[in-house]
Amino acid sequence: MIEIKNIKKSFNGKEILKGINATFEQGRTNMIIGASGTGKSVLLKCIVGLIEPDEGAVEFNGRNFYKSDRETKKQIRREIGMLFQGGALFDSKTVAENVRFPLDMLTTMPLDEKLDRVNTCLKRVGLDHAMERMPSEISGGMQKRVGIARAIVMNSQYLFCDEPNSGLDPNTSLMIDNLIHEITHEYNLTTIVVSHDMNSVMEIGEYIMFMHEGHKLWEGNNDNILDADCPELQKFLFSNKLVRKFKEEH
Ligand SMILES: Nc1ncnc2c1ncn2[C@@H]1O[C@H](COP(=O)(O)OP(=O)(O)OP(=O)(O)O)[C@@H](O)[C@H]1O
Repeated sequence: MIEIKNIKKSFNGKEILKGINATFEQGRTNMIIGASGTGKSVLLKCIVGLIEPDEGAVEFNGRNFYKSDRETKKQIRREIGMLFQGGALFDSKTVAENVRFPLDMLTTMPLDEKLDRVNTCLKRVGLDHAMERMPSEISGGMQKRVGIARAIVMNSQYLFCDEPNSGLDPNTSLMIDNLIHEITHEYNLTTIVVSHDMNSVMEIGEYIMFMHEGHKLWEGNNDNILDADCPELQKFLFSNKLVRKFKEEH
């Protein structure tokens, strides 16, 4: 579980995050949604420790990250898996080497154990046949799957995904969403997905937090979001034609 308490962050005197509180439960696909420029990525960076908030706390199963000593911070970082927007694979490394990278950097695991873990994770995302391929030789969806395998290779407890569907067609997006969702449940991860994609939100959003201009305006799930009593959220949702149609039909 991750709890964030009163997170505030300003850049050059402009307040971007205005005191955000939320609880992201374990074994659940948690989503942060909202319009462009509303602070979703900054919040995610504050949670993963890439940007230090001006105020507030981020607690990983009760461990306050920014108040922790170096060792505890290092330990928490090891428990974090991150799927970056563009996949962020190393072009000069094979698929297997990309997935192995965190093990090489952060552990002293014997080579055969590393290879074993790489194999297990690639198998889990359905890419054990592509171990020796280069990122440029595989599709965007496959690259995202490699990113997911790399994000879980350290036996991560926390999985963060920044716009996992960017640049993917609807079918591939759905496959990536379902994979993230299944892995979250299978490994009992605390997963946080930042997304614009209403299909994803409706498909996998077990907890949804809606941000608007640096505030959390609403929280709920994919069962109750369409009936949310929040005008800004309604406006955000119903700018999407498919959502409008869905609402009309139900
Ligand atoms: N390092 C930074 N320095 C200054 N301003 C920043 C920095 N990072 C983000 N911002 C500003 O913070 C605001 C929120 O940005 P953020 O990237 O969090 O939005 P977002 O909700 O993730 O948008 P999008 O959906 O388009 O990615 C923007 O106005 C952005 O310019």
